Amino acid sequence: MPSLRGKVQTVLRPVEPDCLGYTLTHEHLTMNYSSFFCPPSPGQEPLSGGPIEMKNLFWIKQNPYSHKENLLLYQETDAVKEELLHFKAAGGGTIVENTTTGIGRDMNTLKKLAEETGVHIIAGAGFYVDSTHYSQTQAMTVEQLTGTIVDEILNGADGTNIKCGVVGEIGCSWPLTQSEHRVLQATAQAQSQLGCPVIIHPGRNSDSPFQIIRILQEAGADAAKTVMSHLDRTIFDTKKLLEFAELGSYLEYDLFGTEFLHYQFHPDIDMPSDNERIARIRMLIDEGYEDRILIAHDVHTKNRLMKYGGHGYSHILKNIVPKMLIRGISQDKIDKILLANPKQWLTFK
Ligand SMILES: CCC(=O)NCCS(=O)(=O)O
Repeated sequence: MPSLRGKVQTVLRPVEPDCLGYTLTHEHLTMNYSSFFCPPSPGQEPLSGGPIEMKNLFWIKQNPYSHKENLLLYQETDAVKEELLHFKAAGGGTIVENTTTGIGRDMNTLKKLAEETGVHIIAGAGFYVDSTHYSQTQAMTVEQLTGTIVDEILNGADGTNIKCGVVGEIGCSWPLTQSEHRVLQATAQAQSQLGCPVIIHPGRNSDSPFQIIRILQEAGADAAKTVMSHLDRTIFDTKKLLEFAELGSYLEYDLFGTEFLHYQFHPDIDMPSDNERIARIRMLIDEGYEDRILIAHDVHTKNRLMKYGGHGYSHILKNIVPKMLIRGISQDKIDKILLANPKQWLTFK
C-alpha cells in the first residue's frame, strides 16, 4: 500500500506540511443540503421560495434551513471562487472541505477551485449522517465501508482519480444509528491502516462526543489525530468540556459567523455568539489545551457567502483574529490554532 507518511494530501497532489499556511479546518465549497430543509413556522411558508433578496435576508439569517434555495451552495461556484481569493488575499492558505457522501461532494469542482485560486483544498472521505446513507451504505459491512474510505484516499472518490486527504466529516446523529456506528468503526480501521486525519460531526447532545471517541478508540483509532467538530453547539458545561478535552482529540469551534436567535435543528440549544466562542477558546488555552484547538466557519448555506451579505471564508482572519488579540489571546497562540495545529493534524502518520 503506498504511504502518505509525512505528507498532506490535497485535491491536486500530496504536499509538504510546511506549505499549508493559515488553515480553516472545516468548510464547504460546494454541497447540497436540501434534504435538511426545515418547514417554516405556520404563516411563514411563502418565505421559503423565491430568490435571496435584501428584503428576506434577515429572515434567512434567522431561518437558514427554511429557504429552499439557500441550501444549494453548489450553485455558487463563481462566488465561492471569488471568496476564496479574498481568503487568500487576507493571508489564508488552506481549506479543509468536509463534504462527504450524502451531501453532494463534487471532487471535480474542488480540483478546479484549487487550480484557479491557488488555495490548497483538502477533500473529505466517508459518509455524512444516517438520514443521507444510501440503502447500499446501510447494507455494507465494516470491512466494505473501510475499503470504500481507503479507496477514496488512495485512488480517488466518486469515480474520479481526485483523492481525499481527510476522513470526514463523518456524520453522527443522537442517538447514534447502527449504520453510523459501522461507519465510525470503518473510519477507525481506515485511520489505523493509513495514519490519516479524521474529523467527526457529533450528534446534538453533550454525551455524543464521548460516545464517538470511545467507539473510535475501541476500533483502533488515534484520538490525537481526530477532530471533534461543532463543539460550539454541543458541550456547554465547562467541567464536561474539560473532561472531554482530556480524551485527547482536537477541539473544534467551527461555527464562527453563525449567530442566530433560534437554532432550528435543536430549539433547546442557544447558539453561542462569536464573542462567546472566543471566550471558550480563551478558557481552553488557559487550561493548557492550546495544542488541541482548531477553528473554522463551516460555511454550508448561501447566506453565509459575501455575495449574499454574509461573512464568507475570510471572517476569521479579518475579524475574529483581531478580536482574539483584544481578548488577550497572543499572536503566538493564534498561530498555533490556525497554522501549527492544522498542520500537525493534516500530516499523515
Ligand atoms: C454539512 C454542514 C453541517 O453539518 N453543519 C453543521 C451544522 S450544525 O449541526 O452544527 O448545526
